[in-house]
Amino acid sequence: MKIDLGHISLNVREDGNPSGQPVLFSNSLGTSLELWDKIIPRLPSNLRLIRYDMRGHGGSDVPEPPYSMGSLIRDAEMLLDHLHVRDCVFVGLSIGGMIAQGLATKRLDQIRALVLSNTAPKMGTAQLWQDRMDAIRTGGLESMADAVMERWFSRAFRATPELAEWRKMLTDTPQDGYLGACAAIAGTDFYTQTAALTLPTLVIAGSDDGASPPDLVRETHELIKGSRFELIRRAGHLPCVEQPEAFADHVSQFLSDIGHI
Ligand SMILES: O=C(O)CC1=CCC(=O)O1
Repeated sequence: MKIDLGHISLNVREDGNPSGQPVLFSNSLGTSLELWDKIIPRLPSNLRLIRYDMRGHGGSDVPEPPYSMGSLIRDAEMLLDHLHVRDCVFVGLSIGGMIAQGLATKRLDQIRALVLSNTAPKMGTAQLWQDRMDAIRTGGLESMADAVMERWFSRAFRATPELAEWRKMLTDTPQDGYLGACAAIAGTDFYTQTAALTLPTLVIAGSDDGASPPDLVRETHELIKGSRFELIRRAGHLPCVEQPEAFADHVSQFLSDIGHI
């Protein structure tokens, strides 16, 4: 369903119990809300499970790049206000996890707890993102798709037929949307804000992650007082795709421990 927030329309899907405890999912660069397809059916069905396509991705509007991290956070904030959601658990992967950190800093009334998967307060350098944007403007997303798959998935997963689906998800991403999100990551350093967070937080890393390696993700955990850390083995940047059982089990256990289910 497309929801018009005034400044932008976002593609949103809800599963589970509409009056249950809310959980919001935010996707990573070059993916869409289908990123969570294997997780949704593995979570308790009494939850209200809300997922959306980040601007420039999936079925959401594609404003002209560049995007700021502030605009991505505002999209999530306005979506939650539109849906009358407070006290949700925000599950964000990679850039989705940066949005989660930013929204928890800005609107604590909306966020009860965080699940930060394969993310950090700062990812890469401004130069790295500039180089990536330049390469895409020259050769398109197709030209770097194989390199991205190496960061997203373990060697074993890359040998399966399923890889083609995820590669297509990346290359189907609107180029402007991808470039816009790269610019948002390039300009983000939430180190100070994230270090001040005190809400319950589960941090998840993938053992074979080539985009946000386990040591970087562990630093995010060490930054957030009282947070929990889980390393999912035989998984790259998208453990919710490669090891959905383990991912959903960790999230369910966390939700249970904080009394959200
Ligand atoms: O490098 C990648 O493609 C993975 C990635 C970095 C930020 C994000 O959201 O995904």
